Amino acid sequence: MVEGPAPTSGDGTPAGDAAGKTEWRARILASRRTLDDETRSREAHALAEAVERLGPVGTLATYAPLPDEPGSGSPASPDSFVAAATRAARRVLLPVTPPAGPLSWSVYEGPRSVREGRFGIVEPIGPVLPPSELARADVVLVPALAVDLRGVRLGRGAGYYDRTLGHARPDAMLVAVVRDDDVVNELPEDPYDIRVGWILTPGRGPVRVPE
Ligand SMILES: Nc1nc2c(c(=O)[nH]1)N(C=O)[C@@H](CNc1ccc(C(=O)N[C@@H](CCC(=O)O)C(=O)O)cc1)CN2
Ligand SMILES: Nc1ncnc2c1ncn2[C@@H]1O[C@H](COP(=O)(O)OP(=O)(O)OP(=O)(O)O)[C@@H](O)[C@H]1O
Repeated sequence: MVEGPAPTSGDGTPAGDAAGKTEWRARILASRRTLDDETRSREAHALAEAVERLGPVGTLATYAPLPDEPGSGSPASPDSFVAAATRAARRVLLPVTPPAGPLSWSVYEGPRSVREGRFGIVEPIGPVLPPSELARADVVLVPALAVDLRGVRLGRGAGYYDRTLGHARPDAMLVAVVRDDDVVNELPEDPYDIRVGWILTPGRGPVRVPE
């Protein structure tokens, strides 16, 4: 488990940075940079298998992993994270990243029907669907730098998913996807943070967050 920064009193914490989210991000990103290719690819493989086992479901919203995110690998590869999602669900949604605000969505139709969108993230070239499309998802795979045992997740700090997850159905399975090392005891939590109910790691597969 990655050690967090020393706890603070919580007094005078700047808005959007409850008790040092910035330090947490730097720590996790530094630890991910030390990973060798073999570990990265073994973990991506384990995650893809776990994603496939989440099915069968109707609609699954996932993300196309960036190089420093768990599950990264060529999206064209049949054992990639996104390809695994297509084996778990009849319909796969990928986010389309706007300049700000909640994420839009688009249906993934295969590795030939994608382009690089904002931040170099792979997104489908088909019609862009509004943020409310997330209400059709049975399962939502959410990228995270870390997640704690209560389901509080730490993202990259742009607030996209905090503004997005409110569109999910209350009964949808919200799953933070992280490395086993990125599951920590307690992260700082802001009032607008939306907790996930599940944590998916390469080592443990999907684990329900304790109530
Ligand atoms: N794979 C993936 N897709 C995703 C997300 C994500 O975290 N991972 N998002 C989750 O919200 C949304 C996009 N948000 C993002 C926010 C910041 C950065 C990023 O790379 N930030 C850089 C600084 C970038 C810059 O300004 O150029 C950084 O963190 O170092 C990437 C995606 C939607 N799609
Ligand atoms: N529902 C919301 N409405 C308006 N602003 C929000 C909302 N949620 C988050 N924000 C803003 O987004 C910024 C980033 O939030 P936070 O640090 O929690 O991001 P994150 O969860 O790490 O990132 P992400 O959600 O993109 O993965 C905060 O400064 C906050 O002001």
